[in-house]
Amino acid sequence: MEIAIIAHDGKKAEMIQFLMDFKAVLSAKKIHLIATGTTGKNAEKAGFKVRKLLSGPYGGDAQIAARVAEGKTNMVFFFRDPLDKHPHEPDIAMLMRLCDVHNVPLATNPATAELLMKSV
Ligand SMILES: O=C(CO)COP(=O)(O)O
Repeated sequence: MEIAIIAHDGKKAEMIQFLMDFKAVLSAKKIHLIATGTTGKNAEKAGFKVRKLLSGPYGGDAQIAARVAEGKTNMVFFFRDPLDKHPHEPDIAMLMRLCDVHNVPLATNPATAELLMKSV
């Protein structure tokens, strides 16, 4: 199963904490992580194996959106920062839209991500 992880700068620490909390589940269930560039770098530093795509503002969200549309990514954890502005807002909206188009589970905060992980 492929899960995409993406976190805006103000939410990266929460993403790493979330991954730590579910480390055992991630390895037991053979989950392949993919990530936008900087989120992926942070996850690697914390000891997780992750395939890094481009950084979000440079097309990383769009790359993940394409994988969702192609049926390659099965779940998306996208910890968005609702208190910040993002130059690539159209890409963010596209990713969320394609999750809905293809009925792919999308968690935009740790509380929802936790519920999804418990169902994996
Ligand atoms: O901008 C992002 C999501 O919209 C995240 O990108 P990075 O992981 O490269 O910071």
